[in-house]
Amino acid sequence: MASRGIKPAPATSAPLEPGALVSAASVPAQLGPEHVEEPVAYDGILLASFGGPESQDDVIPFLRNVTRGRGIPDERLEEVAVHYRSHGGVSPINEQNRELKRALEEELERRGIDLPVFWGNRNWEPYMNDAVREAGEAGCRTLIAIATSAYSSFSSCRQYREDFADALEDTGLQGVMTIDKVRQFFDHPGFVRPFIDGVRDALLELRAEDPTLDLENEVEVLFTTHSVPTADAVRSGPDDRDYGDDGAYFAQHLAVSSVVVELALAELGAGPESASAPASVNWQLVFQSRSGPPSQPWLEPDINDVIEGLPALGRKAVVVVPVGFVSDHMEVLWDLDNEAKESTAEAGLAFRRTATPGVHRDYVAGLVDLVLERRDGVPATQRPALTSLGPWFDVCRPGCCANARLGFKPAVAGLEP
Ligand SMILES: CC1=C(CCC(=O)O)c2cc3nc(cc4[nH]c(cc5[nH]c(cc1n2)c(C)c5CCC(=O)O)c(CCC(=O)O)c4C)C(CCC(=O)O)=C3C
Ligand SMILES: [Fe+2]
Repeated sequence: MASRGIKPAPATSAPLEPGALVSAASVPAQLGPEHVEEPVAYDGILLASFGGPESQDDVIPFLRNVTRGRGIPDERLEEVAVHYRSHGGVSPINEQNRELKRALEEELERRGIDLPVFWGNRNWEPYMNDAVREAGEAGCRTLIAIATSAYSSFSSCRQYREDFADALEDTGLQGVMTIDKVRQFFDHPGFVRPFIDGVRDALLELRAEDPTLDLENEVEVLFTTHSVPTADAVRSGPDDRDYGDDGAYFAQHLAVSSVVVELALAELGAGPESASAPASVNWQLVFQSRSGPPSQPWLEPDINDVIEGLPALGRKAVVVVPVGFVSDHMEVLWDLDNEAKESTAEAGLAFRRTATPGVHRDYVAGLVDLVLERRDGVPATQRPALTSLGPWFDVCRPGCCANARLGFKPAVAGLEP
């Protein structure tokens, strides 16, 4: 596989070859017919998200909702409450989801597709139960869900499937309504495009700011995502497949990061400043927003620890790419624009944080494409995917996205273990 211009940092040992561009002509052997479900005549879209507080009074009740039964230490809750309090008690995530819902509705209308969108959250109003009840009252019986989370893990996949099962039970719609879920879209071109643009433009901007900056040797591109307990990370893929020692969650992020570097460099090389385009750039995958007790291992290294060590490697600038996040929610604003930026200033480095997908038109169009490929049962070979790990499964395979501590609750849209 071609990996021209890629120089992965030693800290990230790749258990697989990331970054392969998948075309219909080179579908990986692992892609069997089990990846794709039959066509379904959906009658509504369920936009599923995390939810966040909208006032100071909401902060603690919201955090109690998030951490119910999770053993998150009280000090951590106090610490996280401060992040929200400093923003007036308002998480940006709800407004971002209102915008995303509007953007989806506009894109559907533009294409002449008549599917209503219902929005529900796991941890705050509007709750999942309300959205599912509303869909039922509107006469919908077959929903396709889009969760605002691109990768495979308990928090970003299975927990939503459990939320849907709970909501069907709570609303009395079990057996009356079906909820399917679009595939994990970590390597869908619509999701990846904003990160490619971000890396390409950040390198150009750093160079414009300091023409003496050596992009090949003096810049570190840090792809960052939410840390999760390593016990969950290793169980993030299906039981019968091997995604390497750190599991599918890690492998997916590594593969996407690799392809972002590859395509950003290729675009620089083809652009107006191609003569001075770097042939390679230093990059690595890092983690943020760890919680849980210190005794419990979570994915590492932490972004701030990595930044601290960069001056000793001769780096003068950092490009932070929030590759694990779909929008600029609190964990991006606080942990990156605040904390990581401060670590960078302390280390005396220039700092750029690239954009999240948000309501980027390619991302929104991609989400609609994901709904349509399910509705129409598009074959795996015709589904866009930028890494050799995808296109991901329509229906979660046995064991997928397990929570090592909580075990399995009933869930929809998957084959049970
Ligand atoms: C993988 C992952 C994503 C997906 C990435 C994505 O798709 O975005 C995600 C998203 C989010 N996480 C969020 C907030 C929180 N997550 C917490 C806790 C935790 N997250 C975890 C993982 C993830 N979380 C885990 C393993 C925990 C430990 C407890 C548990 O197993 O649940 C806590 C409790 C306090 C703390 O421990 O920090 C809070 C407040 C918000 C809202 C931000 C806003 O309000 O703008 C969003 C979108
Ligand atoms: Fe979280």
